[in-house]
Amino acid sequence: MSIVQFPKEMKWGVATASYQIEGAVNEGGRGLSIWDTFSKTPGKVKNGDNGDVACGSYHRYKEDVEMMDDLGVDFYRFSVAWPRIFPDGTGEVNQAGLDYYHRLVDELLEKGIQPMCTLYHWDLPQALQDQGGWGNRQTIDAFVNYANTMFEAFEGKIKHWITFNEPWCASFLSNYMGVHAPGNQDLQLAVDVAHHMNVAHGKAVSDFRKLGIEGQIGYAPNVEWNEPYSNRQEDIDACKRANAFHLDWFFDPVFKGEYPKFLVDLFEKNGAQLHVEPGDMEIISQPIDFLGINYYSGSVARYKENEGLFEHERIDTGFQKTDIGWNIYPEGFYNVLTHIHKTYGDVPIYITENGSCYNEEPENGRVRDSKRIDYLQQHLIALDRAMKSGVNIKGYLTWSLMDNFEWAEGYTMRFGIVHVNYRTLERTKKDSFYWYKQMISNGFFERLS
Ligand SMILES: CCOCCOc1ccc(-c2cn(C[C@@H]3NC[C@@H](O)[C@H]3O)nn2)cc1
Repeated sequence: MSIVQFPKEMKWGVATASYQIEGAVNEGGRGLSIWDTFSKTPGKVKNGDNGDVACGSYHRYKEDVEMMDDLGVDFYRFSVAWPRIFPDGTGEVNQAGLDYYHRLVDELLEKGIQPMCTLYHWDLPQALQDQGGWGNRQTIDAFVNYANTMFEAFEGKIKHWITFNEPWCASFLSNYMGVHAPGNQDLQLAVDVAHHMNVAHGKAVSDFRKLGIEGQIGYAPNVEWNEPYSNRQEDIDACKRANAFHLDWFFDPVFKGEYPKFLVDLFEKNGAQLHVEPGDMEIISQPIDFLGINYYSGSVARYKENEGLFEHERIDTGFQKTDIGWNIYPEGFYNVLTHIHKTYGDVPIYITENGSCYNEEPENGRVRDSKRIDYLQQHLIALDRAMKSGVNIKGYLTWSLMDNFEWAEGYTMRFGIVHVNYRTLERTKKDSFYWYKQMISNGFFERLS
């Protein structure tokens, strides 16, 4: 039996997001978001689920913080609902919205838990969407105004800020593939949205520096990792295109000040122009203090002529899968982390999301989610390997503290280490909660395999 031991400086945490857990969508002066609209559009979300109630965390935040205190985490990563702060996206600040997040943050700090605040986790005010949303370059300034309001309101309380969560999901999955809100299917729009989010990120970082806000700021792209099906050049090239779509398109502008030319050309070939204005790339590429990485899965990519934008297909090579159907691929976690380290340098990294979907229900008050424990073990082993290879990992936050609204999957897919009964909102700590608590306390775990 061998153990996996982490450095004593390693930080541990859990992550959630506003629309997925808060509920109380018509309380505290909150305005509508694009996810209120999308989730109530027939056919967009499984079972017609929406975030009206979710986990009830707007009212139950003290109970949630109690659970985190029991867990012994260093960080709680949550997101702020922009429509709670500016119901129409801009204009007069909604003090009740700020007050809610002060209550939450004060509760965390009282327990010695550091807040890690995501400013944009997809719930754009609907009023801004009505003016073109992220396809409208003016939304950049609205975001920066919102970000500066939060920086100043929480100065000294929040010292870890994330500008955008998973910009690939918020741009391409939402505006080219149409799977997430607002549900467009327009490549040009998606390319514009991604660029505007990148510029908004850069401007918020710039103002964070100018305001002299105490703390660190970064962003949290989602990364998947694909390996080529064979060493044929066509498969290697197909795999490169698939990886670049998630990685290079969002990492190169921030770390290199340019977009990957082969993807710019590919988008142009498919009718989408990159609209960069003078100064954009300089603003995007200013240094960040840390990089958040969200990793879940990966696959094997094979060239397939005329198959989609990148002419590739994912091959099922016998991976075990979680209940949402994603491959369990811990080697991909090691591969993507070492790739990022080799390609973009020694930037401090927090794993801001990693977790698995398993849908076990309580039996006699206990949730036996041994497969989630196994997923955690396998990915922490891969993380340990990456750290021993020199990747500068500062912390690991699992997705998620509790089961919650999983976007287009609604409440059918459970990622939490705490089970939520969506009828009663009762929380039940799963076996994985107790495993994670013990691992955090010990700073190591015994490998089961
Ligand atoms: C056209 C094919 O489309 C198939 C669906 O394509 C995707 C891709 C990626 C995801 C996805 C979901 N998550 C988990 C979230 N991360 C942030 C947090 O809010 C979690 O809920 N990460 N990526 C979903 C769907």
